[in-house]
Amino acid sequence: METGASQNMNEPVLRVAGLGHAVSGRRLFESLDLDVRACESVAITGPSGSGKSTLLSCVLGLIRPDTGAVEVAGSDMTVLRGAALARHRSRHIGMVFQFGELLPELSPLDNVALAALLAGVPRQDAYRQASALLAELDVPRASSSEHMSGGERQRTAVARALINSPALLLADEPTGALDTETRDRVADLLFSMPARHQCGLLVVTHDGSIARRADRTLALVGGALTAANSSGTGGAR
Ligand SMILES: Nc1ncnc2c1ncn2[C@@H]1O[C@H](COP(=O)(O)OP(=O)(O)OP(=O)(O)O)[C@@H](O)[C@H]1O
Repeated sequence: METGASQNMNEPVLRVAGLGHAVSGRRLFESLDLDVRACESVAITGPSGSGKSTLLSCVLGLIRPDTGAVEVAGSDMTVLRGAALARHRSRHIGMVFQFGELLPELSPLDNVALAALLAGVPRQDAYRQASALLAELDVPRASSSEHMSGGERQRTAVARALINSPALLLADEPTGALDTETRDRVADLLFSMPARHQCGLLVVTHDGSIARRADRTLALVGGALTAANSSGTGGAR
């Protein structure tokens, strides 16, 4: 599998520069900067409504910010349009949501392979890669995803997010719906991914025990990111 992040390990896989954005007349971001490198994990915490999910939407290119640049794997998501934007997103970004958000009528294998098929991977390769990832992430075989446990769903969602070897893995409250034991297992897995798959990981979470696992923890307060832990490397870069 080609690894998107391996092209130049010194360049950030995500570079947000001078981001400014207002929603309903309220300024959410003011000259916000953030770099995430390959093999690095960054957690973002912050009060409810501070704009964490909106920031992820800007990174995904789903929201076009008022000002600033959002480079993912070298291309500015604020400049790309239409099919080119969708292609860049599907090739270079994997996303894990709070509840897994799988298609329940499909098997875990189909859910994961589908993401590769949609990115244009030939069927046999898509299923071979999906099967290998699900085995790596210890997801049991099942004919549908409907009755899987929360942890199994999230591990499947992580596999789906990784299937196209993204440069950048995003997760929005990935353990928010899990009990403590399952949360810890999913978090162990998620935070092992940057080293195992040479991607950058950006996690939004309210859970301090999850945030502390990241190489750097940043707080989004008043429209800017600041280092939120003593082991942080001093800000968003
Ligand atoms: N499409 C929209 N229209 C109007 N307001 C919006 C829209 N999207 C987000 N907002 C507002 O922007 C602010 C930031 O929302 P966002 O979901 O990014 O916050 P958050 O930090 O992720 O919050 P939480 O931790 O509660 O999930 C909130 O006040 C929200 O109501």
